[in-house]
Order: sequence, then structure tokens, then C-alpha cells
Amino acid sequence: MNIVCVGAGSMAESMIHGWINKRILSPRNISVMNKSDVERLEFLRDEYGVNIVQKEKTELENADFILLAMKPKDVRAALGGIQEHLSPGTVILSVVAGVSIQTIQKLVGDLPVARAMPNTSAKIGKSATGVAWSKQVTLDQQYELRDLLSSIGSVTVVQESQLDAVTAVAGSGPAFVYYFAEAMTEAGVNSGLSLEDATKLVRHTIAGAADMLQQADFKELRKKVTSPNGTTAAGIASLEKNDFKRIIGECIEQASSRSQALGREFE
Ligand SMILES: NC(=O)C1=CN([C@@H]2O[C@H](COP(=O)(O)OP(=O)(O)OC[C@H]3O[C@@H](n4cnc5c(N)ncnc54)[C@H](O)[C@@H]3O)[C@@H](O)[C@H]2O)C=CC1
Ligand SMILES: O=C(O)[C@@H]1CCC=N1
Repeated sequence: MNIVCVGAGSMAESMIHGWINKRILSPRNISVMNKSDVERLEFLRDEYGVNIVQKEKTELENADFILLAMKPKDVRAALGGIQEHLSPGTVILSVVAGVSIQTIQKLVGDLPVARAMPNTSAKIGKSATGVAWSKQVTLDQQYELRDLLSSIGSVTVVQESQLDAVTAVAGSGPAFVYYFAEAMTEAGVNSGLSLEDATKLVRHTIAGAADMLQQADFKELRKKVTSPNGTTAAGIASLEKNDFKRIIGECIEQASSRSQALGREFE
């Protein structure tokens, strides 16, 4: 399987790292190109052993997959620059937020296109990625796509219309957890802990809880911590009084609407 990464920033690097680390691909089957930053390409070549796309761009013609990993504003120019080198049957795998499959097909023709939304935990192989694909993607290519994406974490196949919700819950989700961690730390300091101790306690509490979340139902886990009339019950009562679920609901709704709006802006 040959892959060309068009766009060689942090998301492309996370994926390259995952592919090589999990032995899904050998470095010699991966090529990279970007807009103009040759030093960046040389870094990726030296660090991972991947190829740099040459002036003739023949790597594109031989690609089974092309990873699109640039900012939405750069998609049009990037696809314009590679279009004449695309072969029928090459799958375009886009991780670009907000740009629809239909828009990509308008720019490249009737190629198979998959649209994925990973998150930054891809860097440590723990992304929660949602993916949707066009009808041109064959069954074999679907299996290959799952392999490619599972090297950076879990994969959930969804309808394209659900990708805005995926973006809110999983794409932006890590930032919401980090914000919760900031709030817990500040509250710990306000309750008398040193910043250093509060930071350490919050970091390990969330890491431990994240591991526990893999093993049981979320509500069951919460109930096990909550003794009748105890400290957790008092804290949860305060969250309920302040309508915590409504606040989180609105946060996800706003993020999802923004994802829809970004898509419309691009069209
Ligand atoms: N970082 C994140 O948390 C997530 C990012 N994404 C999406 O992934 C995409 C890439 O994000 P990052 O890797 O963080 O961006 P980045 O800014 O680190 O990298 C962008 C790359 O695109 C290249 N590029 C720009 N114009 C180009 C052109 N015309 N032709 C070829 N290459 C071109 C740049 O040279 C650079 O290598 C974005 O669309 C973003 O929405 C998706 C999910 C999560
Ligand atoms: O905030 C954003 O727009 C992007 C999409 C998902 C994570 N970061």
C-alpha cells in the first residue's frame, strides 16, 4: 500500500508515526509533500525514513491513498496542485475539518473519498476517530481505511451528516476535558491545596478515571463512588442544582453548530 501525505503538519506526523509504529506501513511506502517548507519534509524523512515527493510527483500516480492534511483554507490550492497526477481508484482520505466529501469530489472528480475526524490524542495512538466515506470506496478499501485509522486510536464509522457531532464530542472533546481539569485544579487550590499538589492530584484522578471508563458503564462507575449522604453525593447535588448536563449539552451543541457553519463557509 502506498500513501502520499499532502500537508505535512502535526496531524500528518501523528498518522505517519502510528502507521510505522504499528507496522501498518513501511516508511518506504509513505511520501510527504507540503506547500513550501522543505526543512519540515527533510525532518520527516530523517526522523521516520519516509520519502519526499519529487518534482515530477509520480508518487501521486502510484498512490493507493492520499492523505489530505492541511487547513480548510488551503484545500482548494492543494488539490489544484495535485489534480493532474491523480489516478482513478486512489482513495482521498481527508482529515480536514468542515470540508465535505461532495466539495472534495467537485475538485477532484469522482474518486473514492473518505472523511475522518481524529483528535490530538492521535499523537499517543489514542485518538477517538470518526469516519465516513463515499459510495465509491470499495469494501477492500474500507478495511484498509480502518487499518490506517486504527493505528492512531479507535475508529467509529458514521454517516457524513454525523461528523459535526463527532467533531464536537471527539475532535474538540479533549479540550473540554482539559478545561474541566483546569477548573478542578483551581478549585483544589481554592480549597487549600498547593498548585503543585492540586495539579498532580487532578492529573492522576483523571488518568485513573479514564482507565476505569474502559471497564464499566459510566453511571455504574459513578454510583460506586457515591456513598449515601457522603461527599460525592453532596458534590453531585451541586452539579445537578447548577444544571451541569444542560451546560455540557449546550457546549456540544455550540461546537457542532460551529462545525456545520465552517463547512458552509467553505462551500
Ligand atoms: N490538530 C488537530 O487537533 C486536528 C486537526 N484536524 C485537521 O487536520 C488538518 C491539518 O491540521 P494540522 O496538521 O494541525 O495543521 P498544520 O498547520 O500543522 O499543517 C498543515 C500542513 O499543510 C500544508 N499545506 C498548506 N497548503 C498546502 C498546499 N497548497 N499544498 C500542500 N500542502 C499544503 C502546510 O505546509 C503544512 O505542512 C486541519 O484541517 C485540521 O482541521 C482534524 C482533527 C484534529
Ligand atoms: O477547534 C477546531 O476547529 C478543530 C476541530 C476539532 C479540533 N480542533
